[in-house]
Amino acid sequence: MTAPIEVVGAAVVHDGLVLAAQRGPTMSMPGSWEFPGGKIEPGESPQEALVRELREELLCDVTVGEHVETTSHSYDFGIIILSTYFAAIEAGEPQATEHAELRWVPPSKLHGLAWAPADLPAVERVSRVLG
Ligand SMILES: Nc1nc2c([nH]c(=O)n2[C@H]2C[C@H](O)[C@@H](COP(=O)(O)OP(=O)(O)OP(=O)(O)O)O2)c(=O)[nH]1
Repeated sequence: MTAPIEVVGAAVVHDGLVLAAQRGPTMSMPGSWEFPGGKIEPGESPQEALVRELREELLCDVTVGEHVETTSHSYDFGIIILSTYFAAIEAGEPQATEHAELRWVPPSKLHGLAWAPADLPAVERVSRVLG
């Protein structure tokens, strides 16, 4: 058994809309929508990992807010433990450097996207909290 992979994702909220990111063709699970983020590196807190990942993949700085959900999901490649946090943009405009598309979505419409399965509890909670 390989160890679970710890991943963080950010529900970035701006003007009442939530940022959803579609995984690109070179990523695993291409075409799935997710909260931008990635794997936590050794020694990092979830918040530090999120700030680093969003700087790398969206080229913007965020402030990490409240915890949304932590869930685990078993994929064919392993178990992901996904922790999601609300976040706000501090500087810069999100740019899709790795993702196929970035989309600002009203909370009530989030469920209409084809999310990565691990994200569904967080999507549900974000919609409920903001809706
Ligand atoms: N970032 C992110 N990954 C997610 C979410 N939901 C979900 O199942 N995942 C999965 C997809 C990947 O298998 C894994 C995250 O890996 P990643 O490829 O985004 O992370 P990374 O940038 O650190 O990876 P790497 O290519 O640098 O190794 O978690 C989500 O909402 N956000």
